[in-house]
Amino acid sequence: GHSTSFTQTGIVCRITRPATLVLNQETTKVIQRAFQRATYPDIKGEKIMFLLGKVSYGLHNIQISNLSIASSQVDLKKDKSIDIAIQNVSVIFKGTLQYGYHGGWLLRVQQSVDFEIDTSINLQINTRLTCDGGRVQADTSDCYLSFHKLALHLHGEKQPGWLEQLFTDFISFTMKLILKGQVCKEINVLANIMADFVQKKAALFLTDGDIGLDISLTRAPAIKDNYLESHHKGVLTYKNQSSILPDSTYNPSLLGDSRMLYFWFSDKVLSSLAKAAFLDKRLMLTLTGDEFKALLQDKGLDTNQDILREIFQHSSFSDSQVEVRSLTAPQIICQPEGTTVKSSVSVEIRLLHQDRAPTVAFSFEEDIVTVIQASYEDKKLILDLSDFQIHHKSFHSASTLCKQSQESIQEFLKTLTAMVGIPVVISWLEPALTTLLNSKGLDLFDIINPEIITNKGYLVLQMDFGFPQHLLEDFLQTII
Ligand SMILES: CCCCCCCC/C=C\CCCCCCCC(=O)O[C@H]1CC[C@@]2(C)C(=CC[C@H]3[C@@H]4CC[C@H]([C@H](C)CCCC(C)C)[C@@]4(C)CC[C@@H]32)C1
Ligand SMILES: CCc1cc(Oc2ccnc(N(Cc3cccc(OC(F)(F)C(F)F)c3)C[C@@H](O)C(F)(F)F)n2)ccc1Cl
Repeated sequence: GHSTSFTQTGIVCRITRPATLVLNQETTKVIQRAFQRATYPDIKGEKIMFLLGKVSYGLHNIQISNLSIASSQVDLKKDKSIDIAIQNVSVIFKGTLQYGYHGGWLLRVQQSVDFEIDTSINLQINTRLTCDGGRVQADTSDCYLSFHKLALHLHGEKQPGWLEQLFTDFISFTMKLILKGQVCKEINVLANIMADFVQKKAALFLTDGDIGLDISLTRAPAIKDNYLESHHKGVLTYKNQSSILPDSTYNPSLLGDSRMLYFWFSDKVLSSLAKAAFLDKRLMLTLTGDEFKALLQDKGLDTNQDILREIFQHSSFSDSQVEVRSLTAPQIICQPEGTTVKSSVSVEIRLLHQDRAPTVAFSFEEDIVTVIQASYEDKKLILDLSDFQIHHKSFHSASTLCKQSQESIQEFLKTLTAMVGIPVVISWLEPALTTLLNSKGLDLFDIINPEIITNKGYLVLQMDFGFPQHLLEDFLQTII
């Protein structure tokens, strides 16, 4: 049936509560960075003090000299925000305090002394995730600091009592305002750099050459009690042309919340990727005659049998080539049994000659349906064939195969396809896809017990993960 959303969703990413516990360990590093990046402007002022007359003071060159964070929690608030609570951020600020007062008879005192301000702060950041132009935006304006310590220490001799009073009454108030303003601003900046960084990395992940997936959001990320999830178009872009959006069949009950991370892919997205691979001439494979011969021997087929000798026109294998290619874009349909791939394939046997261009000795076409079960282990994609059907379509021979009947040739070709053709395509595709995914850095992630589950019309990747240190290092580099 028609989905309720305005724009169709091709891909959904769900991040569950268990994942936020892993990420929590890293939020403290981001908060620490926010404190370090914040700038602390001078605090200047003057007050009329009892008996002292007009007093002027200024805190200059305020810098962080020490920063530690005790603990933090991340909590998901349904239909609202990701609440991050951080306890006991203890920060020591250093700087120079200049103060002076104009005594009664032109007595001017001007002092300059180094100070330390020792603080202990709790932070509460309630991050709302919004969608702005198809990208995740983090709104952390709901940002509170509470101080349970703010003490001034002056270097050198005992400080004058009135200064202590001035600090307690006034300067500390200004200090709190500045800290809240500056630190919360930096947190918002960092949050949005992070969201942007993930969006960019994700787009790179799902692009290869002219083939890409448009992963813009179709709505704001949804935050529920046990998970947050983002909905993406999943539209194919090929040579910068976007294709149309397939009808979406997603609903939240299709995914669980026991694993840390879920990716839901409509099989229309997978079909469009197959179509792009076909248009990009990637779905072809050429074997040398010797490789082909070795494969036949591997499967225990007699390489001297008449039919082969006639097909190869009695020339030796090493002077030949076998080319396998897809005639149309393969159609991908996900079922509970596995991923069904429907394709029409042509196999061409070419003879190479010293003095002239290769000639096609033999060719045949077949409609092949395969059912594949995919898994990902030891950072490798594994494709297992669980069922197949071969419909012979036609064959063409350059020379007449006098001793063979049509049926015996058809039977031979079916056996050849089943025992050699399909396995060689799969054993070519596995490392090719693994290399592609690892070239995007998938192998850098610490993915734990990933599962690839297919069901009616969609494919789900579900997994746990160890925090991707490399991702955080990468990110923290971008925010020197
Ligand atoms: C079978 C063929 C299928 C087709 C091809 C498939 C290709 C893909 C295959 C597998 C995909 C695996 C990808 C790698 C998984 C790695 C695990 C992994 O590490 O995933 C985590 C990456 C970081 C993140 C995105 C995440 C969780 C939460 C996110 C955070 C929520 C709020 C954060 C905001 C910026 C607000 C910050 C607040 C501030 C700190 C005060 C936000 C969005 C930052 C990013 C994280 C999951
Ligand atoms: C590469 C994973 C992926 C990202 C997609 O697009 C986006 C775009 C923006 N944010 C997200 N989030 C999900 C997510 C989870 C895990 C990793 C990840 O990206 C990455 F970190 F691995 C990067 F390096 F590629 C992205 C985050 C989004 O769900 C949220 F949380 F912001 F709402 N996904 C779409 C499909 C796939 Cl397979």
